[in-house]
Amino acid sequence: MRVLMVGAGAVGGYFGGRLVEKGEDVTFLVRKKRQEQLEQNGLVIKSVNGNAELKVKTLTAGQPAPAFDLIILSVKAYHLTKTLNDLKPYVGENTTILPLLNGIIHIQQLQNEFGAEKILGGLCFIESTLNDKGEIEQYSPQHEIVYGELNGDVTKRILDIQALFDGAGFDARYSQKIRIEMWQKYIFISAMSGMTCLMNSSIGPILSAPYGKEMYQQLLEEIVSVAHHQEPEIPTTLAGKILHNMESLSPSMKSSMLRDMEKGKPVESDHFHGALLKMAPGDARLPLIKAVYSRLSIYQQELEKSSQ
Ligand SMILES: NC(=O)C1=CN([C@@H]2O[C@H](COP(=O)(O)OP(=O)(O)OC[C@H]3O[C@@H](n4cnc5c(N)ncnc54)[C@H](OP(=O)(O)O)[C@@H]3O)[C@@H](O)[C@H]2O)C=CC1
Ligand SMILES: CC(C)(CO)C(=O)C(=O)O
Repeated sequence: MRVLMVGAGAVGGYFGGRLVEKGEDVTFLVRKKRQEQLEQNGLVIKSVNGNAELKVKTLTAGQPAPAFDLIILSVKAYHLTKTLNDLKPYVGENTTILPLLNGIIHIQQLQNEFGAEKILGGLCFIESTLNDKGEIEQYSPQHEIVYGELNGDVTKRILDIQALFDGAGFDARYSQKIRIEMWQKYIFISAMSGMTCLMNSSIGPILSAPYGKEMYQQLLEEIVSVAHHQEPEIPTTLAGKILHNMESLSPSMKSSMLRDMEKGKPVESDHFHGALLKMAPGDARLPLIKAVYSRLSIYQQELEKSSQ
């Protein structure tokens, strides 16, 4: 199967790199600077699951190549619209597109752009980032991709992707409830990125701070109420379960959004918290989602001013 990994960052570089290690036919669609870095240094993974230095195939937008069988999307949401234009030449009649972005609203955007039949649901769990040398650093051992047809069918292409991921050195599974699992991940990450960015801290100190756990629970409850409004299968009791799971994670765990803030990079606040506020029922108050969104909007404005 010919695979195009779009983006060679923390997520795409990691999972794409593991597929290359397995010997799969993977090309990375990257921008010029990243292409030069990959040509000079290779794709470097520094990971609790094992390091790697790999020679990889790259393409930049506009370079000719036949359509790919599978395109895996791993760009940040704020780059998605531009990326979709770059992608068009590589999408053929039989191409399948698997997005690994956090959030939910990109699914509709992808379906509108390429046709609903081409789009799978997908998500990933990994705590990774790109360092200033362009190396991928992975901090905690979890590395999992979950994917599936949005209608729940187990089709031939799902089984082909299962074979592709099998033995690649990370966990992968298909889900017949991928839309619900995407919502669950969206709830988890909106709360975690919201709290870690608002408090400028990893999760341990937040959960043990005065009122920290209480605020975390309240934010989760607001997010779950919006999710339930959109997707009634999301149980209203989910907030407590997610908070309970948070307590079993490493206290040093940070969201990728906080790591991006620490590096002075843009954040996906419109895609996460802004989207939740737009999807909420008109009479919902949601003070904590609004606090998070305001904090992140101020950060974004400061970033834009400092780059002028
Ligand atoms: N990092 C993590 O721990 C996790 C992240 N996620 C989600 O995964 C998604 C990707 O995040 P992450 O990998 O961290 O992001 P990164 O910023 O590390 O990587 C994204 C990459 O996309 C590249 N890119 C942007 N536009 C284009 C384009 N037009 N063509 C080719 N490449 C492009 C960027 O390249 P350039 O170098 O040129 O800017 C960048 O290297 C996000 O939605 C995030 O929320 C999900 C789970 C965990
Ligand atoms: C919390 C984590 C690391 C889990 O995959 C994540 O999705 C993110 O920080 O973007």
